[in-house]
Amino acid sequence: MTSTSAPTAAAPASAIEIRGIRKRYGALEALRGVSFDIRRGEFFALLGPNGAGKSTLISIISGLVHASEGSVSVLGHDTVRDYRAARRRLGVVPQELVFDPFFKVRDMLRIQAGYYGCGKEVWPWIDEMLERLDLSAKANVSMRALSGGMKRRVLIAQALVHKPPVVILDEPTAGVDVELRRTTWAFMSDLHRQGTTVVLTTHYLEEAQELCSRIAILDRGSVAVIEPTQHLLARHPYRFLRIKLVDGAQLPEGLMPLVTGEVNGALELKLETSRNPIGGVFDALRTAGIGIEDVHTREPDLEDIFIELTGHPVGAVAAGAPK
Ligand SMILES: Nc1ncnc2c1ncn2[C@@H]1O[C@H](COP(=O)(O)OP(=O)(O)OP(=O)(O)O)[C@@H](O)[C@H]1O
Repeated sequence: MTSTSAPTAAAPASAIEIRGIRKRYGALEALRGVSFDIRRGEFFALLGPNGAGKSTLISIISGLVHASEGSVSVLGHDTVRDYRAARRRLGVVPQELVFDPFFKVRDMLRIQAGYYGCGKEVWPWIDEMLERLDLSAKANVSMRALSGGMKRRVLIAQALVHKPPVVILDEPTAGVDVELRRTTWAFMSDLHRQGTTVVLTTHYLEEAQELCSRIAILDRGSVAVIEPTQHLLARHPYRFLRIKLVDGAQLPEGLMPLVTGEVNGALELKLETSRNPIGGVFDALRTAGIGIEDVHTREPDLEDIFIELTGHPVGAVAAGAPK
C-alpha cells in the first residue's frame, strides 16, 4: 500500500485520537468518558464483553454515530468537522454482513472504490486483494452465492479498496473457520508490516495476544485497562498447575482454596508465585501420602487476565452492564 508511509515531522503521532467520548442512548450511557490514542503503525486490540461499547466507539470513529460529548480524530482530521478527510483515511470492516446480493464481487469492489473517488488505478489492487483473500475464483460470482466466510472476506476487501492508512476490523473472524482466519490475519499482518495501523476487536483472545502489541479493554462503557500486551500478560504474578492424582485421590484440605476448576479429570490450581510455590504443593501431597499421575503448568493468558479484570469471560454480558 502506498498511502502508509512512515510518519513525517508534520504528521500527527496518533492514528486515532479519542478524547472524552460519551454516548447516551436515552437513559443508557453506552460510553462513559473514553479517552485514549492509537499510535501510527500499531496493531491494536479493542476488547470487551458484549455490550461494553466497542461497536459504538467504532461507529463514532467512523463518523456513522455522533458522540454525545467528546471528539475523535483520524490522522489529525476531526471525524465530525472534517468528516470526508477522516473517512478517506479509514477503512472499517463492520460486524454485520450488509451487501447488495445481486452485484458480482469484483464489480462491487470497483463501485465501492468509486465512492472514494478512486478509479482504474486501484483495479490491480482489487485483484491483488481478491488473490490474497482467496477470492479470485469468486470474482465474477454474485454476492448472494457466497458462503458466510467468503462474504466476510469481501467485506475486508471492501474496507480496503481506497488503501486507507488506518483499518478497523470489528470482529472480522466471528464464525469464520480456522483456515480463513489464518488467511485473513496473514493479509492484515502484511499490511501492518507495510505501515498500516490496524485496530481489531475480537472475541478470540488468542488472536489479540498473537497479533496485537497493545490492548485496551472496555468494560461497561469505560476503559478498564490499556497496556502493551506483554505488560498485561506479565503483570499477573501467578501460574496454573494442572494435577491428576493417582486413583482419584482427594486433594489435602489445605490446598482446596487454590483449586479453580477441573479439566479432563485433572484439577487446576491457581498459584501466586510469591505465596504458593509449586514445591509447596508437591510437599503437601507427599506428606499426605498422595501420588501424582500427571502434572503440567500453564502461564496465564489473556483469557485469564480478562476474567480477572472484568469478572467475566469475554463474550459474556457484564453483570450490571448498561442494557
Ligand atoms: N442504537 C442504539 N440504541 C440504543 N442502545 C444501543 C444502540 N446501540 C448500542 N446500544 C447499547 O449500547 C451498549 C453498547 O453496545 P455496543 O454494541 O457498542 O457493545 P459491544 O461492546 O460492541 O458489544 P458486542 O461485543 O456484543 O458487539 C449496549 O448496552 C447496547 O445495547
